[in-house]
Parts: sequence; C-alpha cells; structure tokens
Amino acid sequence: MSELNRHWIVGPGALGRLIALRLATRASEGVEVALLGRRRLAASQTLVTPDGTPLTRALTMATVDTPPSPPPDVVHLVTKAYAADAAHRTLAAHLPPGTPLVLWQNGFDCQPRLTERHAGPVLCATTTEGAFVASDDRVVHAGHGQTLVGALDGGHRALADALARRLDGAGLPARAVGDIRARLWQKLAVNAAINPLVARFRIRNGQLRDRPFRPMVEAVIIEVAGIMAAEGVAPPEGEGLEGWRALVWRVVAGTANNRASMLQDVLAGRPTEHRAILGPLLAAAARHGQEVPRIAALQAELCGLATNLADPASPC
Ligand SMILES: NC(=O)C1=CN([C@@H]2O[C@H](COP(=O)(O)OP(=O)(O)OC[C@H]3O[C@@H](n4cnc5c(N)ncnc54)[C@H](OP(=O)(O)O)[C@@H]3O)[C@@H](O)[C@H]2O)C=CC1
Ligand SMILES: CC(C)(CO)C(=O)C(=O)O
Repeated sequence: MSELNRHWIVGPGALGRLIALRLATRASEGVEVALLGRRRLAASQTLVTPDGTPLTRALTMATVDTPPSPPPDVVHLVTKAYAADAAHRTLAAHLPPGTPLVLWQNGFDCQPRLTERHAGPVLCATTTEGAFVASDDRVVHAGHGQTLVGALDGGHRALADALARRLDGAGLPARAVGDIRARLWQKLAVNAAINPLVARFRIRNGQLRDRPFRPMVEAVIIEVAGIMAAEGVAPPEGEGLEGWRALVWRVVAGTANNRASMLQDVLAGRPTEHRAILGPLLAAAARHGQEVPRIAALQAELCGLATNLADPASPC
C-alpha cells in the first residue's frame, strides 16, 4: 500500500476541520488536503490545540458538487450521520472507481449501506477526539483521544494500517483494528445510555450520577446489554451487564463536565443523531423479539424534537 498523500475531507465541521488541519501539518511529507462542503469556507483556517496554541493553515476549499482535481488517494466523509448518504451521492459522481472512503460517523446507520454502495474500499473510523466549531474559520480541539479504523468485514488491512500511520503521524493517535463493527457498537452503547437523557434533561454528563437520573441510566443500560448479548457484541472489558455498566459509568466520570453532542445539538436547534444511535438498537431488539420500552420512549421524544425543527434533516 503506497502512502496516502491526497486527502479530501467532506464535511467541514468540527471533526472534519480537526482532521484536515492536523493532516495539513504534514505538507512537507507530500500530504495535500482539500476541504469540501456545501458552501466554500475561508481558505485560512485555525485550529486551537488542547493547550490553547493556535495553528493556522491555508487549505484548498471546494464544494462537493465542484471538487478539485486531481482525484484523491482517500476521501474522508465527516458529515453528521443523517447527512452522509446525501453527501456521498453528490460526491460519488466525481470519484474514480476504487477510491477509498473513510466513514467517521457515530452510531451504526450509514456504515453498512455505504460500504455496500461505494465503488471502492470502505473503512470506518471511531474516535474519542473532541472538537467544536468556534466560527467559520476557527475550530477548537477540546481534548485528545484515540482513533480506531477498519473495514466492517475486517478486510482492507493494509489500507487501514496506512491510514492509521498517516493520522498518527499528524498528531491524531490511531490504530487499525480487525473488529471495527464491535467497536462502533460499543461506542453506540455508550452514546445511547448518555446522550438522549442528557439532551432530554439538559444536563452535563456528570449529573447522570445523581438522582433522579441514575436509575434512568441503569434502566437503559439493562436494555442495551440485552440487545448486545443477542447481537453477540461483548463490552470492551468485563462481561455482560456488569461490563456495559462499568463502561458507561467510566465514560460518564471521564466526561463529567461535558455537554454531550446531542445536548449541544438540541440547545442549538440542530437535528440530533438519534436515528443512527437508537435506530440500530431498536431494529436489533425487534429482530430478537425483545421489548425495550425505555429506548423506544427516548427515540419517540427525539423524533418529536426533530419534527419541530424548521429543517428536520433527521426524520424518524
Ligand atoms: N465533533 C466531535 O468531537 C466528534 C464528532 N464525531 C462524529 O463525527 C461526525 C461529524 O460531527 P461534527 O464534525 O461534530 O459535526 P458538524 O455538524 O460540526 O459538521 C458536519 C459538517 O458536515 C457538513 N455537511 C452537511 N451536509 C453536507 C453535504 N451534503 N456535503 C458536504 N458537507 C455537508 C456541514 O456543513 P453545513 O455547515 O453546510 O451544515 C458541517 O460542516 C458525527 O457523526 C459525530 O457524531 C465523533 C467523535 C467526535
Ligand atoms: C461520550 C460522549 C457522550 C461524551 O460527551 C459523546 O460521545 C458525545 O458527546 O457524543
């Protein structure tokens, strides 16, 4: 596998700009980065690093329907989950067959669909990096994390290794894994137990440890653990319900001061990623004949919020 030098980043939001600006620091090694959105942002973009240092780079800016040339070595799709299919549809017409695609979305919705549809190798990435947009030319890298990459069927290992090397060398610690499907479901389990509740009650993650929220989280974890057992997905450490419980409370403690992404979306009047996070759990529960009233109620509430938005981009 040759080095991945030419990167197109589609979705110039928080995570997209973080990846673009970190990769752009490797320009002396031949790395070229273009950022593609629905609208063209200013070419000069600043990343504020976790220690507060501003890092400014000039990036190639384009829109998805008029991408730059020559074609890329790899395309990173970094839109929200509900926007991924539309972005891919627009872009696909401009890509030579065989172009590798990396899907960075949370949840487990577009990943199997786009793996099937894309005319080339597809990797999925899951990351604990944290970033938010400060303005049209400024993004803040809020906290360091780790990125795992791999194909849903465990294949394309050389490509995954090359991508992980490239990200790692650019300051985004990354590793290729053979079990990305399980990793995506593990993150989805954490997001399902935390995000809908903090969005509903408009609280920081750490407040979930207190009454009256703690028993609500516990009830969701029990439903999630049942679905995971039926799907054959184990927690990263420990076993069964206790393993899922330990994972969720560890993340709550580690992110106690955070406003979770779904809460930020609700507060900003943006669509949430509930369909990509709770949708796969509800579908799996239905496949296995399991009743999951708590998860169903949370999904119904988030669907209600989505239909009240001016632009309900995440219908139920
Ligand atoms: N931010 C983070 O720290 C993390 C995010 N993630 C995941 O990464 C994904 C992206 O999140 P995040 O960066 O925060 O989201 P943002 O909302 O900040 O960014 C999404 C970007 O996608 C753009 N977009 C939407 N539709 C299209 C389209 N059709 N073509 C091109 N671009 C489009 C949006 O542009 P426009 O301005 O036009 O709407 C926006 O710039 C999500 O699935 C999230 O869960 C995972 C871990 C951490
Ligand atoms: C882990 C958690 C809940 C941290 O806030 C997150 O991933 C999110 O906000 O979406």
